[in-house]
Amino acid sequence: MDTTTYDVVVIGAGPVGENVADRAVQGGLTAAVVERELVGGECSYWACMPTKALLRSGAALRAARAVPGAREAVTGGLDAAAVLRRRDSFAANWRDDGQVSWLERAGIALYRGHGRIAAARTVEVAGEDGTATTLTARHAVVVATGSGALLPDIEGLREAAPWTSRDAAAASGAPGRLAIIGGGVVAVEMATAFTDLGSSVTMLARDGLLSRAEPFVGERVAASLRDRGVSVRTGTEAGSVKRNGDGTVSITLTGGEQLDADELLVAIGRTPNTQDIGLDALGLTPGGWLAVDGTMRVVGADGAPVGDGWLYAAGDVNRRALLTHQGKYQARAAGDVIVARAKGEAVEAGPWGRHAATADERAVPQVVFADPEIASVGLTAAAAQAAGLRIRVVDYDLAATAGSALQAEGYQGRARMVVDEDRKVIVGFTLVGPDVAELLHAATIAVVGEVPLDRLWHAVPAYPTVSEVWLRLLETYGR
Ligand SMILES: Cc1cc2nc3c(=O)[nH]c(=O)nc-3n(C[C@H](O)[C@H](O)[C@H](O)COP(=O)(O)OP(=O)(O)OC[C@H]3O[C@@H](n4cnc5c(N)ncnc54)[C@H](O)[C@@H]3O)c2cc1C
Ligand SMILES: NC(=O)c1ccc[n+]([C@@H]2O[C@H](COP(=O)([O-])OP(=O)(O)OC[C@H]3O[C@@H](n4cnc5c(N)ncnc54)[C@H](O)[C@@H]3O)[C@@H](O)[C@H]2O)c1
Repeated sequence: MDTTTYDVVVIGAGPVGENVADRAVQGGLTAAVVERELVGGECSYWACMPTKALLRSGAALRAARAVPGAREAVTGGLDAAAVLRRRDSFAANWRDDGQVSWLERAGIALYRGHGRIAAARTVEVAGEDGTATTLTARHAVVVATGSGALLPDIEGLREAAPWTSRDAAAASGAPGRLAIIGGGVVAVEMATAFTDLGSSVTMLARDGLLSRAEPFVGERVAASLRDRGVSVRTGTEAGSVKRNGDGTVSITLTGGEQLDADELLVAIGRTPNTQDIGLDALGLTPGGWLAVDGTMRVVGADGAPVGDGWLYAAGDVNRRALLTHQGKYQARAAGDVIVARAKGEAVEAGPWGRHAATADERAVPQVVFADPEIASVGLTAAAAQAAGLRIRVVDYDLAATAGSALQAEGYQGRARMVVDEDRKVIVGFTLVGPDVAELLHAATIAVVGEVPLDRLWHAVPAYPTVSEVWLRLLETYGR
């Protein structure tokens, strides 16, 4: 058995693990990552990149069809085979050579195999070829093992081997009839993508669509999906599932009704990849999410860092925000704080300090690439109220901006700004409409910067753009 020592050992080389290691190396430390599948993680091969590639062609086609002059030039429908080929290239054909080269250039050592914490600062790597390697960390072990699809306890579901997001993202074709259990982000994006690709889609959304967003978001998306022929069944629950001899799936709803489909996608959330990484010996729960302090150090049930603070967790596995950009933000903070602690430098862990991931609590941006797009940051009105803030909500019809009329015929959309009345700053912002994704970062800067509304009047949106909605919201709020 080999024993090798690094300053930092990271378990999981997804986007988050790669970034922690990179920051550590840039700070002058040595780092190794352990990866059991593909370097690049879920995001690169089965999540963000392939799913957005599946969605983009349909969005581009809709955009062209919404503008006279361009519309007439569209003479056919979506070329599903070409979409899937483009998706394959965005998933790097499920090969990680490019990311492995990046690790080499970044000076990060790679160990392939399953990583497990064997003792304080010690990670054992079980290689697929039966080799075992022990890695010792001088300063920190970072768990960045991400998450996997959660399957609910529905009778017959596991035996029916349904699709999870992985299967949908990597699908070689579109099933004729696709049923989806779930109404969250994955369900909505995949309903959009597979409708574009030609499937007849039924959504079984127990709690409605995108229920954690502002209520008008789910309503707008449901209306749009229904317009495109999707059967959106909210308040509906699957009671049992059966895979039939001919490969089709029968879903019996709790009310007794039976639905048949050619494939079933389950998209009801995630479960952390912590089942078999040696947590029990540390007094932590295998299969549980890892709780962390503000600098991503894993804490036990008593709230104190595990051991003398050598164990960190970043990305999906700590459940702070299950998004690639937010996980990489945590990674930058964690990598930098590990370097600071190793060098005995000051730790800046206060709100908005360089070693704290404060935005996770107050300013998480997210874009749902559905039709229409949804872009949001910070608190919804309901969440702000629940947090005890005295708020005012200002809504504006995006179709009433000059830019939107130019953008597309029949443009429909809405924006909401949630203002903290005591501080006169924006704490939440939501947009729903065609092509609103790129409008989001202005809102993120306003929320993170806590820019006073008085000053925002001086941030003049260019005419004629959809971003004029900023001026309209301020005018509606009043000066
Ligand atoms: C369908 C879908 C679409 C998504 N789209 C977006 C999007 O558009 N934008 C966005 O911001 N987010 C998106 N997300 C979320 C995003 O994929 C995750 O937030 C992100 O991948 C988390 O990164 P991570 O590095 O924490 O974990 P992961 O990407 O899951 O990487 C973890 C890595 O650790 C490895 N690993 C696990 N256990 C071990 C072990 N014991 N030993 C060795 N290696 C191990 C895994 O093989 C994996 O490579 C999407 C998620 C899904 C499911
Ligand atoms: N564009 C993006 O940013 C993007 C895209 C896809 C996924 N993601 C991330 O991936 C994560 C996982 O997405 P997801 O859609 O799987 O989860 P989610 O948490 O977004 O939605 C889960 C949905 O399933 C429902 N649900 C939960 N348990 C259920 C049950 N037993 N039966 C029926 N319905 C049930 C919930 O009410 C909810 O509507 C999310 O946290 C999301 O942030 C992000």
